[in-house]
Amino acid sequence: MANAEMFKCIELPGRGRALVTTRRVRAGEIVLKDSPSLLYVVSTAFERFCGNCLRICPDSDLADCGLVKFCSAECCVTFPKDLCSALGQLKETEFDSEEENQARFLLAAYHLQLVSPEEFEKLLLLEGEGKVDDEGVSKLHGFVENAVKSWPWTSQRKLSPKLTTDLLAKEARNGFGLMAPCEKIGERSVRGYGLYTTAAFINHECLPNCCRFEYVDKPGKSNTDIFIRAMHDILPETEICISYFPVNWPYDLRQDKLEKEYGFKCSCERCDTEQGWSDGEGEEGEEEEELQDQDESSLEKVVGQLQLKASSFPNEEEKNGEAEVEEVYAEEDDDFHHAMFFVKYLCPVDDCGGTMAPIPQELDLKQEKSGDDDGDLFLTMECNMCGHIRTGDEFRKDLEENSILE
Ligand SMILES: C[S@@+](CC[C@H](N)C(=O)[O-])C[C@H]1O[C@@H](n2cnc3c(N)ncnc32)[C@H](O)[C@@H]1O
Repeated sequence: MANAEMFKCIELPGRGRALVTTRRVRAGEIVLKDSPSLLYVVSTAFERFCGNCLRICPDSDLADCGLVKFCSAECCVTFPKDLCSALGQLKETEFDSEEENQARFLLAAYHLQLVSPEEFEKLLLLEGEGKVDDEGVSKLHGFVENAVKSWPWTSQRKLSPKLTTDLLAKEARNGFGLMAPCEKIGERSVRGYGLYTTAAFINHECLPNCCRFEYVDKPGKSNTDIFIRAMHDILPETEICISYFPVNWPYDLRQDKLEKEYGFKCSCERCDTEQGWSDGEGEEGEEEEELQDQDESSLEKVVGQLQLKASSFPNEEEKNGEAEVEEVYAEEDDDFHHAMFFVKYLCPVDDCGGTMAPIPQELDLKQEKSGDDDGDLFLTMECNMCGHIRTGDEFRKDLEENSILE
């Protein structure tokens, strides 16, 4: 864990454990750098990405088990042989891709118990508890039990249906999907999942103050570390939050995901505001795709409202910095505040849906030298999905062209 002094982990009513700042955090600061306790490549991607580090590996052969590929001799040597042979037994099953992913995760988790009991104990502290009578889980547990028979088990190691269900529940609530930033939006897909035992304490917000970056294809070690970066200045004693999905998802889709997968009903300020917009759509059982269709209309509504209000937005004196801008829209209603969030932090690249955060402080120093003194409104921003960089000057021009700044 990096920057541990920047936050503490506390229990918050109705939210469980949470990370809270212990000092003022500057826009773009890396609040947390976390390394995975375990990683696994997904069933749909194992032929393209390294089973050990998730980097692209176009030309190498599949390992003996036929279910993992490696990008380098080093990754091949590092990957545990007993895990590889257990994975090979997946070929004898008729699992669908989701079941196969769960099996890949379970094998990685039980293997962690063998090689690093302390890290495994940290996984057990994460939120999530499974139901033992789930039929799908007994099928998976049966497979795992058989696949790991030859591993060097001792009496201290646990392997049980209850542990299997708990592990699956913890993975569902806490796993982070890893995909490298990709310029071709359509080509971006999850390569694998990782469990990060500190980042797992970060709660969700629909208008978050931080977002997550990863650079899986970067050279060197630690390429699967994740970085939680502050999108704007954060005051001390403030909860650090990320969005568990793209911030432009509409109300119904967000509610559905949070309730079904994370077990809570979100009643944040943004949800309160947007609740009235859904016009009764999003009944239970509605397909995710239909819910996604509302995305455009909700966002258009927000940006439309922003343009309507632009006439009352900063005058000449007010456009000189973030503090003044915040003051102006504090007087406006919630819709306007939310609209401004999207203008500032939603990636402007078509169909990207990524979140923008200022590039970390050391890079921003360059900007200071270039004389940009408009607070964090005009910092250089990086998108966490496509990697798009938006300079302060580009943003200023956009605002002016859209009559948001005169
Ligand atoms: C990744 S964990 C976050 C840490 C968790 N609070 C804990 O105690 O371990 C995700 C879980 O945190 C809780 N959670 C996250 N965001 C929340 C929110 N905005 N309101 C209430 N509960 C939330 C939910 O129970 C969710 O399943």
